[in-house]
Amino acid sequence: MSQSTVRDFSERTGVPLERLIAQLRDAGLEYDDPDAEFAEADKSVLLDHLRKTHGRREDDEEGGPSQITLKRRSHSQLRMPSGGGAERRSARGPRAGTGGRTVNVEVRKKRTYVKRSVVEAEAAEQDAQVLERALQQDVKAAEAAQAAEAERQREAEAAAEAAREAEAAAVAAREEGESTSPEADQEAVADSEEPVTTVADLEAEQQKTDSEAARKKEIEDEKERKRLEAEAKREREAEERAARKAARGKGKAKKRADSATRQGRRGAAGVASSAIQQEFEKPTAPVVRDVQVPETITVGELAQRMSVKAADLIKEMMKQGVMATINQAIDQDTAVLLVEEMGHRPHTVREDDLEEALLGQATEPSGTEEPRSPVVTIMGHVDHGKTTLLDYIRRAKVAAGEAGGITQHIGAYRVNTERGDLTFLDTPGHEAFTAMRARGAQVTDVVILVVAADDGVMPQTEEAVKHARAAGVPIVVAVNKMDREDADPDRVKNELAAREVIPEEWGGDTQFIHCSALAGDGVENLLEAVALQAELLELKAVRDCPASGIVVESSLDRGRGPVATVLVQNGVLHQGDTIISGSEFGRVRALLDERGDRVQEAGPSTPAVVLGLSGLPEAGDEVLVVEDERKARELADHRREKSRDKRLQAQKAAKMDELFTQMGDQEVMTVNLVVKGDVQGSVEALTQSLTNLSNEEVRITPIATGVGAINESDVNLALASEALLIGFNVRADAKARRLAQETGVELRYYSIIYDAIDQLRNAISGMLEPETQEQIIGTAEVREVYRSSQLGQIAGCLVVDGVVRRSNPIRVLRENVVVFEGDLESLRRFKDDVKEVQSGTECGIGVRNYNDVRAGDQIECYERVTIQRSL
Ligand SMILES: Nc1nc2c(ncn2[C@@H]2O[C@H](COP(=O)(O)OP(=O)(O)OP(=O)(O)O)[C@@H](O)[C@H]2O)c(=O)[nH]1
Repeated sequence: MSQSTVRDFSERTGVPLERLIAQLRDAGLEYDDPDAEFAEADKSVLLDHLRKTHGRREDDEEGGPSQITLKRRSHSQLRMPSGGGAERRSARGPRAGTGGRTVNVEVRKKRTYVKRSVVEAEAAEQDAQVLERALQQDVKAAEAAQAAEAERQREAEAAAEAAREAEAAAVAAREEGESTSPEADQEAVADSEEPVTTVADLEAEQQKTDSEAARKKEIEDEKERKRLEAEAKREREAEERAARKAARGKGKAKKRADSATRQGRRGAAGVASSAIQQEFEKPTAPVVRDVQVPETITVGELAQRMSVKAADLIKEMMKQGVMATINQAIDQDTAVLLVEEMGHRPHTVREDDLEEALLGQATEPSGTEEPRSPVVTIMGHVDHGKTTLLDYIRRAKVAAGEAGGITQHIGAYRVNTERGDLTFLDTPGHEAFTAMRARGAQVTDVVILVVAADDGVMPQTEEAVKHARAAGVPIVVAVNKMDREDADPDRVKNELAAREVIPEEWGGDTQFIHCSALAGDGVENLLEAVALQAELLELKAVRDCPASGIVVESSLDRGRGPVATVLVQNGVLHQGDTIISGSEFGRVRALLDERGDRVQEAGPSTPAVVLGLSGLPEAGDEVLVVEDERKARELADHRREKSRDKRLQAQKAAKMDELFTQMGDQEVMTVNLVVKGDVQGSVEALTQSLTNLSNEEVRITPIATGVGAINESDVNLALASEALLIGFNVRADAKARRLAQETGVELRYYSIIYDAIDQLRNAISGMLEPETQEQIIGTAEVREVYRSSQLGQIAGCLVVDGVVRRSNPIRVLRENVVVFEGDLESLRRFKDDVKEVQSGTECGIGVRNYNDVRAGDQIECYERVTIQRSL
């Protein structure tokens, strides 16, 4: 038997070192140093000790039962609906005995309680048993080794004896003389070979020892398996104890115990998994993770990043009052809160950083800055002369070609003046274009605020001031229509000054230029003022960098595909460049200037029409030239996904919002819309304006919007959602027209935005509940009160105001407080019943069911009128 230390023995048997040393101590052996040699004799001593204690413990256990099993039964009844209509009825309200079916339910529970001392002792017992077995084997092996050694010695002695005898015989033979034959020699040799045979025996002996070792290994493997089984059993019992304590035999705890039992039952097959379980150490401190939180993230993705179950995260969200599903996208703020709440460290990631990483190039321009020309937006109220002014400036007929004389979409034009180039964004005046105008102001350096001198400050003028202020853009006021007789520039100044747009001559910082867009008077001064204002701003752009800009407008052209008007802000955009805009990308197939002429490049502050994008970007989207088309595609995909997430998030929010509103008010009516238009901006503006008509009673919901002619699928969509189909500057194709006629879908065409708004407003007004108002038609003062046996109480009155009619309801007022409300019984004038009595006339009034009219009271006669409300 090989020499081993106490530690080796502990590792080999799997019995914890401390327990082994304790057992040794109990057996009267002192082994404080675990690396001391574990003598064979001591093993025998320990084995004897364990045998004794084992017997004693068994004796102890005989004292009483080690476990008790309790069984419990409970009975209950379940009432089931019988099905069909009866099922629905009974589901609404419990109605005893209405055709339901009763099911008896019996629940049987069985619990086994194990004596605590037994459980605890069992663990020590297990170890003792393992030790006992190991020691037995060691002692046996040591005995076997001793026996083998003795045998070997005996055989070696016998062989030596035989050799000695053979030697003696040979010597005797040689002494006997020549009669020695070769056979005898051989025999002698053969005899002398006997020790060789002994070596072979030794080899066999060696083989025997080897097989013994293999057997021993087998035994050890078996021992290891049993040890693991014992561990699993111990663990299972510990879990069962915990389960009993914590969950009182219910739910999850039971499941865990069950699964532990299963594991235990798995036996040999379960050994590996049990071993894995054993090796797992429960972390002593919570694991705090660094979690990257992008601008939007789905619940599932966030849970994954925190390494928690999605269900747990959803639970946490519910606690915070946020209801969400696993695929729902949540915003960054909510995600950060949740990450913190769950004990991790959130790190917000800017979308730009992600994009830069995806693109492999900076999205912000960097390089030497050069002066650039200003971008000017003309703003103002409807019909104050914006288009006429721009028209005059670029000497082209923009106003004439437009339906209704209103500019319908943002156009961008570059104008050469004596004071250098100016880029004009032509923003429309109607309030419908608020959103676009807000965007216009974002890319704008200077705002020309057109105010008609004969009309003064109007709602859209005020709005324009707000937008310019919000964007931090300086204003130059064009006091227009100065050629008109009723022009009153001072009124404009006063009204604007009241809105904190103070003229320079009054000590402010805003230039007011008098002009007439129609005649062209003062326009030069206006341009000069704009150029001056721009100079003060010291506008700069980087030229030597990948081009970037903003989409001003986009539309779908039948022949040319998606067309986008882009205002270049930095760098130089070339034909052939690969660009990305929003979730669209592509190669610039052609670049056109504002006159429709092809150009090769467009530098900072230059508007250009771009052909070649994969789809329609939205007005206000950024455009960026990228070096690698593959990366552009990847980024476009990423953005599409993000915008989908955002849309879903918005939809979810809207749905919830709608749900709550509907819960609060069942009377809400919904008008669904499908809006198609010629350009993206108009569709957006029209949809927004129409949606803004919603109120508490009528909700306007755009189901779908898009650019292009109305097709069959639009009609189908409108049909399915009972929507009104609106075509703005577009018409339905033949198939769609036929389908709309067949299905009765309401199809309306508009080319002027406010026509669409007015019509819808009227339609909604029709949907509003009419309002009932009361109007007082006459008042009579009670002078004296008489009693008549025939008519009861009669009040002698003078009609002081209006007219008192017999058929109308009345109120009796005493010191201006209503004391009675009802009808007239009689209205008399000189004993004649009359229908009405005019002001200034005396009359006798009998009030039905009221006998307490007093002198000095007032009788008020009124009528109820129903008024149709409008928006
Ligand atoms: N007398 C006079 N009329 C003008 C002047 N400027 C514009 N108008 C007239 O005012 C009307 C409206 O002018 P537009 O240029 O279409 O006004 P707008 O602000 O562009 O209007 P929207 O496109 O609807 O926002 C037109 O009939 C013009 O002829 C001006 O200086 N003097």
